[in-house]
Amino acid sequence: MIDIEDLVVRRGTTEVLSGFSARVAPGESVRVAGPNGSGKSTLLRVLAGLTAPDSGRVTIGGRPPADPAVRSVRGYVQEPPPLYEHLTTGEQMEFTAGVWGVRPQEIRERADALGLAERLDVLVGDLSLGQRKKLGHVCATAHEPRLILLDEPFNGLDAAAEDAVRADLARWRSDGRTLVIVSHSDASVAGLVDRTLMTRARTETDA
Ligand SMILES: Nc1ncnc2c1ncn2[C@@H]1O[C@H](COP(=O)(O)OP(=O)(O)OP(=O)(O)O)[C@@H](O)[C@H]1O
Repeated sequence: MIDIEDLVVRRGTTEVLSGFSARVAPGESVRVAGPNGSGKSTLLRVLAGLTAPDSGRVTIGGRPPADPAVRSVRGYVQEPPPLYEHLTTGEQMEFTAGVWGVRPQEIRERADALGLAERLDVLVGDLSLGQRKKLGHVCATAHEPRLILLDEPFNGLDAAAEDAVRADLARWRSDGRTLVIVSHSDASVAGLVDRTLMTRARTETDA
């Protein structure tokens, strides 16, 4: 599903990823771990088609990540979640449902499971950080894509919401979806991943 060969990404004068290579098979679930600043989120942005590699080869199902054909098969649970501040929570769900061609009710049901039922009329800009995280999670995965990229999916969630997100991940995994999960916490993803890909801290000798 995912092929990464000798990926190099520079940010300013820093080489954040220096020759990162990995393969993820269809239906595999992998954790991405590594020190702060070692390029985990950057790697997800490359897979999401939002950051272009400086060199190397990255494909998803044989296509470049930015290929429009990849969009419908990929979901990206971003940190922080990209949401429309000036919409209400319910309107944000309806907007997302329209984009992906799913019924708003399907998004609302998943949001209810995360404890957002009481927040439908509240502006997204007035949600707490944890509530925004929950809304971002359901909106980014509304189309139940074959490949789901998640950046710290449990950060800032209460225990009940963490359980609900874990249940989503377990369901997607048993459905044979491919998961790439950036997570600092080994315990949070226990039983949900097949293996861990490590990003590497840069040292002075890399400079
Ligand atoms: N747009 C940008 N401009 C300049 N530097 C950037 C940019 N985005 C990321 N970086 C730098 O790239 C490096 C890697 O960042 P990234 O967020 O990918 O790391 P990470 O492994 O996800 O970190 P963390 O564990 O802290 O979330 C950091 O040093 C960061 O400051």
